[in-house]
Amino acid sequence: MKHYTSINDIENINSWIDEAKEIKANPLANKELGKNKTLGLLFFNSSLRTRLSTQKAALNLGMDPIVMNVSGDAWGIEFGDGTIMNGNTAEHIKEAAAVVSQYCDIIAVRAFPSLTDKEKDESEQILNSFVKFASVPVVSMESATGHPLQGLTDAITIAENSTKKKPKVVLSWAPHVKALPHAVANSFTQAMQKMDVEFVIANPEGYNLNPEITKDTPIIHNQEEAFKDADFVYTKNWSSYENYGQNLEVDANWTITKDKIGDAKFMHCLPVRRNVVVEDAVLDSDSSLVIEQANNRTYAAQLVLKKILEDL
Ligand SMILES: NCCC[C@H](NC(=O)CCC(=O)O)C(=O)O
Ligand SMILES: NC(=O)OP(=O)(O)O
Repeated sequence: MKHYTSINDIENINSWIDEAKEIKANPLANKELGKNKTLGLLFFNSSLRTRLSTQKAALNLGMDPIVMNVSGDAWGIEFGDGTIMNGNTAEHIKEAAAVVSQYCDIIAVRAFPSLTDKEKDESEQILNSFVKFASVPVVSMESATGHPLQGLTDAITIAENSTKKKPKVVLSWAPHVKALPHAVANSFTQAMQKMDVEFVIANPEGYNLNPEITKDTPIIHNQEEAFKDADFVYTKNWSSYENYGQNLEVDANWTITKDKIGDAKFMHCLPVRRNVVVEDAVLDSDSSLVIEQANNRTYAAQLVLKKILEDL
């Protein structure tokens, strides 16, 4: 594999899940594969899990990770083509990506959307510019429209915790104080569409995700109806896609409670706002898989890095 920027880069999710389980059972088995190879992690936004689990994955493979917070610490990067750079940006992505490629064998990038300009966000300017101007493979650590390391993690976690051949999985919108990206929900949706699960999305009117992502996945505007017989309830807030980046008024209460989910397993990518997105009683119960998901981030990242290293 050259780059990992989307769930679409997974050619066979079931074989990837099997391989991730093998890595989890024996994480240091490929300690020689990444020897003398450098992974550069570039963060345009905050992170706890991705920052640490991706470094941990690199270390497990014998790689040397180096990390940079781009926003604030690096020179402001210009992405425009042909721009007269007489403003605040000091260097162009053409040089920046080429220079980082001199130091790194793989570059991982986190770059969230603006949530103000749909067309610009969907162009994935930052991630795609790295793909275009870097001379080494690029991994998304959450971009404007996707979080494929998280989606892969979630697929692994569901496979590990499923007691049925075809479990029912619900992706449910939940409230938040801020306007958040669609990336996690998009990648989770794409991952579930590749798996043998009964998958439905529950969200209020006005919060339908990009139809090019949801395709024929059923979208239900009644949370109670969607949760019926659910085995997994994956929760995430996202801002409106139709009224791009807006937080709309919502009639019903969409916070996840123990009463609502019953015996279903609870999943969330974290960080999560307690008692806004989900009540304490769920997060603090045995039904919550959130810490196991965070653990699996390491093995998902390790699988992706392994596949790239094997093809270097
Ligand atoms: N990487 C996991 C989620 C990242 C981001 N969440 C956030 O920005 C939460 C911020 C807050 O709760 O203030 C998102 O939704 O895409
Ligand atoms: N789930 C996740 O990506 O967490 P971070 O934003 O902390 O990396």
